[in-house]
Amino acid sequence: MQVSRLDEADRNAVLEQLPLWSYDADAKGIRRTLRFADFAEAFGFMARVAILAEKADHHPEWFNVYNRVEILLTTHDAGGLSRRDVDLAAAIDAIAPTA
Ligand SMILES: C[C@H](O)[C@H](O)[C@H]1CNC2=NC(N)=NC(=O)C2=N1
Repeated sequence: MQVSRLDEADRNAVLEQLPLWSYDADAKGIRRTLRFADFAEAFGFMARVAILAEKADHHPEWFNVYNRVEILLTTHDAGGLSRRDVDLAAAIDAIAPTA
């Protein structure tokens, strides 16, 4: 699916709706770090995100150590942040435990 990169104005507008995510200019994407009670909780969350990602055909770059999950969302096909990242971020927020 063709998807375009958000320009700076759209990106700033979108980030206001995603206060738990921050823009990483070097990675050209948005990041969020989550902490859980333990590894089982963290990995269970990752499994739920994996199902969302497969359905959306849009996949996170992520890193897990024990109870910590670091997520980077960027759109490789667009060379930066796109609406697909924003949609996946919102879907992740919706299933994440409240901070
Ligand atoms: C062919 C397939 O649809 C594409 O490669 C999808 C898969 N998942 C993807 N995930 C991410 N994060 N960016 C993409 O550009 C992307 N493209």
